[in-house]
Amino acid sequence: MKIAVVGTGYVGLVTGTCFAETGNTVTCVDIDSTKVNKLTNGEITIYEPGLEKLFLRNLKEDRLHFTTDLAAGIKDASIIFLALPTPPGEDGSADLKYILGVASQLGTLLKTDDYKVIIDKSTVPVGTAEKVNAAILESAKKAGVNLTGAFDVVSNPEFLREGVAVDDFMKPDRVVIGTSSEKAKKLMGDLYAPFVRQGNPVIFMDERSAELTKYAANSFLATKISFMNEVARLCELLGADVDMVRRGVGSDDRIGKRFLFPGIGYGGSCFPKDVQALVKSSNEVKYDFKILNAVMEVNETQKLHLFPKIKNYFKGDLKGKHFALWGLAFKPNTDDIREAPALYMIDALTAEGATVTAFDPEAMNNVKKTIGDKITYAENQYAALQGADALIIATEWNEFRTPDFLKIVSTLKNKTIFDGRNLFEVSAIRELGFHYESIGRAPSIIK
Ligand SMILES: NC(=O)c1ccc[n+]([C@@H]2O[C@H](COP(=O)([O-])OP(=O)(O)OC[C@H]3O[C@@H](n4cnc5c(N)ncnc54)[C@H](O)[C@@H]3O)[C@@H](O)[C@H]2O)c1
Ligand SMILES: O=c1ccn([C@@H]2O[C@H](COP(=O)(O)OP(=O)(O)O[C@H]3O[C@H](CO)[C@@H](O)[C@H](O)[C@H]3O)[C@@H](O)[C@H]2O)c(=O)[nH]1
Repeated sequence: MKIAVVGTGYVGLVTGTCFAETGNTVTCVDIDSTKVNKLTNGEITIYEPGLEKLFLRNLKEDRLHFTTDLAAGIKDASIIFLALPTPPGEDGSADLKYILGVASQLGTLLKTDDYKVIIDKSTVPVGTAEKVNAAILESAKKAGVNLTGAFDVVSNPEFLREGVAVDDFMKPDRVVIGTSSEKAKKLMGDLYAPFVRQGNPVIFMDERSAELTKYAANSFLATKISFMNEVARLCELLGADVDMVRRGVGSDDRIGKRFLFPGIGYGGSCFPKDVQALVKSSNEVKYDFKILNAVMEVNETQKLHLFPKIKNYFKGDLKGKHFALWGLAFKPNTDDIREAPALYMIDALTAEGATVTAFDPEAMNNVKKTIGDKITYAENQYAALQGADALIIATEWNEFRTPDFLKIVSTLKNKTIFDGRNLFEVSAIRELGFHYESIGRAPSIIK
């Protein structure tokens, strides 16, 4: 099949590459000409394990193309994915200006005798498929063309996680397709056939249900995390160990082991904005989604849960203190720093007069572009420790899990670690003589 993907950011690039990998011819369109030039010349624009190999192979085999020209990009395609940003607007609801802007452009480009399926791949509020449909018809009408029947708009939300995006896309737990058109249903079923394994279904439904499925899934996962973060806080107050509680609770199949890890809050480009957008959508229909308001409130405070512990340890005065920070990305295996808890930690520390030297295996360039010399950057995790009064861990990169503790001891000024991701066994690290504080684990509380 010939496919166009409009928006070549995270989701667009993974979507385009994976569809090319299954033998389709894909043209990715983006307004960012620097990005398009880089991609055309074989330079990948995001760090995502496993993606570069597929990207280069499909580029070389001429199945994957990039352009800034929307008209040229969609010309031969029977399927057009919209993988455009849906950032929070001023009031927190999803801003549809990118999606509806491109929809209006499509209205002037589609032809009455060349049926195409337009797919909302972006995370969009309930009713967006109808709005996209209306925007296309409206702009065509202005140009004197009646496009009724010449296209269908389908909701096909994306569930990939950054860091494991290729696997998530190639072997999805499920594919959700929202459409009331039989023609579109057939095309979408064929398109996804190579990706679904036995037992991992393509679930067809109406457009509105598909749109809500995406928000409900993200919000449920965020709820799990905020719930466990509250359990962790309670563990600290009651002298229990959240690692034990997590294992005990997660062994129940009805609950499941995954997404129960407490930490310094959820971040990234999806959970914070999507939970907020669902609350806004609920408010618009006068529904007060109480649980989600609490989920957001817990997450806001959790991002700085380590901070009072750090301040207490230094007797309330952080002025002139210097900290090593391991991890800047919002989670491991990505260079994405959108809503990264580490950035909130940096703000809190520097506001109190402390200085920070950070190391992250992939995300330092993105942080440099955002906050520049507000902090200093180290060449490796051990260099970051030089002259620091304590080490703070904000992201659970694998290389931080089994560090050379002797090197840490010989480089840090004090044997003090504040761990926002519970990387180390409490008893083992205390045996090494560290003052160690983490999230919700009793031995760090009961002295
Ligand atoms: N990042 C994820 O892990 C993830 C996972 C699932 C769903 N989503 C959803 O997918 C959507 C896209 O997310 P993303 O992270 O890929 O965004 P992104 O910001 O990484 O990429 C968006 C791209 O769209 C381009 N763009 C903007 N306006 C354009 C236009 N008029 N024409 C062509 N290109 C244009 C931008 O230049 C950018 O390259 C969002 O709705 C997001 O919520 C993201
Ligand atoms: O037990 C856990 C699991 C995750 N997190 C945090 O939650 C955030 C999000 O993690 P994750 O879901 O792995 O990353 P994303 O790439 O943001 O993926 C989420 O958001 C995407 C965009 O909508 C969806 O497609 C995915 O299904 C959904 O998992 C990160 O800050 C994690 O540190 C925790 O604190 N504890």
